[in-house]
Amino acid sequence: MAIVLGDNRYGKAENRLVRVDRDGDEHRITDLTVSVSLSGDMSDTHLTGANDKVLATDTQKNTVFAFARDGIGEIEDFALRLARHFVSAQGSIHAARVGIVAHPWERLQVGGRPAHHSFARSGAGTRTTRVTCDGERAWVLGGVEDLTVLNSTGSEFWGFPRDEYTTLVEVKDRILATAVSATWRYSVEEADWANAHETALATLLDAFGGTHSQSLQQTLYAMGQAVLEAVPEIAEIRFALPNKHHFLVDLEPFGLDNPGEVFYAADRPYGLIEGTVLRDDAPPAGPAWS
Ligand SMILES: O=c1[nH]c(=O)c2[nH]c(=O)[nH]c2[nH]1
Repeated sequence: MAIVLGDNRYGKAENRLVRVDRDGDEHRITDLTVSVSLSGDMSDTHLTGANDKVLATDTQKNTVFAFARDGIGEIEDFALRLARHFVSAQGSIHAARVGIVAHPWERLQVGGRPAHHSFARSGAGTRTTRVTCDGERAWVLGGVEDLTVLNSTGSEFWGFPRDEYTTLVEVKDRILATAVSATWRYSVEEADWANAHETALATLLDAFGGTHSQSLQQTLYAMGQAVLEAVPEIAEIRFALPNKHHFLVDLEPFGLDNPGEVFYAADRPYGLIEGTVLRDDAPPAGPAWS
């Protein structure tokens, strides 16, 4: 029996980068968490302690900030620039993965007018990307995280099997709430990323609000189908949807009825609905997808 080194990668995770763009008095904030992960010919550092093939994670961090000096632009483009740089920085690096989470800031209203340089963190989900580059080609993922949405009606859940452990009551009207995590893969290396993201997000929200739902699974499929129909560059979309249960509170002990108005918002446990929707002619997924 021999013991060998398996898959490995390394990098600087969660570099917190903020850039201020100034147009006179008018400022714009880009607030990112950037994670770099490199892989390649890294046997020596694990097996012999020789570090001559290791681009230090500290250097990777510095590179992220240095690249931001010239402007960031769309996060997909920034990730592509960084990934292409890292994969050509050292012969020992064969693949570079750059993941970015964009934290949204909303311009404040001050004195009834949009402020020039005051912002509030906005709670409407975060845009994400992950780019992998092998030196020849790049694979681009987009997505959204923590996009909390709720329908206060238009949701049913019934017709499920009952066994000796089933207590859940069938309902024809319930609250449906979730925090959408969606990751999609583009089939292109170049696109109008801002427009693709905006369209995907708007379409997804439209499908969430517009689907009369028999289950969160059905809503998942409706959202995925709508995004694929709206954005031709997206080949496949993957969702993780926690079912944020809202239970009707029993007010009878207090001599009160509850005609579907007072709910307990439970935070755990929660149903976790996961699924992928794709084109049947989708090109093969790249290395960052699995
Ligand atoms: O939309 C739902 N899907 C389920 O699979 C499920 N299971 C459950 O208890 N409630 C729900 N709701």
